[in-house]
Amino acid sequence: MSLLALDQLTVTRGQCPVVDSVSLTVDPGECVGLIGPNGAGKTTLLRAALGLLPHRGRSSLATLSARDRARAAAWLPQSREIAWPVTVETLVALGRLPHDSRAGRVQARAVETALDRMELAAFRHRKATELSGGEQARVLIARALAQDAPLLLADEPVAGLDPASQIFTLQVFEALASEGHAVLVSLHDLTLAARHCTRLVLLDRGRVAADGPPLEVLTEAHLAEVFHLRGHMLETPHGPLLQPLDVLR
Ligand SMILES: Nc1ncnc2c1ncn2[C@@H]1O[C@H](COP(=O)(O)OP(=O)(O)OP(=O)(O)O)[C@@H](O)[C@H]1O
Repeated sequence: MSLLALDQLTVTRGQCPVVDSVSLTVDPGECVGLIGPNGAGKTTLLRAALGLLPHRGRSSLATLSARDRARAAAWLPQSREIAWPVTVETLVALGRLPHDSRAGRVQARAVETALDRMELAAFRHRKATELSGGEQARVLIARALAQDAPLLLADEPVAGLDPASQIFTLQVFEALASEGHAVLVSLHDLTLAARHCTRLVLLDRGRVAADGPPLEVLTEAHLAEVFHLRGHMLETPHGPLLQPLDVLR
């Protein structure tokens, strides 16, 4: 059964649809990359899918109560503000809030798994507000992982991370998918998207321009039409690699 189903999802800003009749499903085992140029509607789509924005059409998550939705999907927004000077361990444990607090051992195990997965054990007693921006990003990913929801929606989670941390984060998402969870993640790095996602959804001015296996979506025609970019996807022994060449005006 799909973990997310969008049917004709539409969000209008002023007179203008910025997400326009988007229909798609995300199934267990999928790591779906949501790609598109700045302003294509990626953030708006993710927030409307969660029911955080007024919309027309239907999202299977938007109709759930807040508690049920938090059990069905973890949300990693683009903004990464950490307001309180709590320890990393305490912050990650907040991911367990939607779950039954009486199940203490299950709660603790989920927090440990999330800390281990994001390689944060050494940081556990540090104040989250005193970490670097990239370290804070990893802590917030760990909090979302501790939620242990079947679906993770993540909005540009690797922005501001160093190259190794970007790859590491996407490997964690791939592993989640291979364990039967699903991930819908917006990304700007098309090489990372091609390498680590099982499927890409390309948004262009709010509409789905392509949806399929990465190399079928990242064609030269789509790079030109949607990203205004001349470039090639090269197939290397290490996987696909985007070679951007020029901006098309
Ligand atoms: N609060 C708002 N009021 C009016 N227009 C908005 C608002 N938020 C977003 N928009 C517009 O909606 C469109 C889609 O924005 P959105 O943030 O979803 O794009 P995006 O694909 O996530 O972009 P980026 O890659 O730059 O983060 C843009 O044209 C943006 O200007």
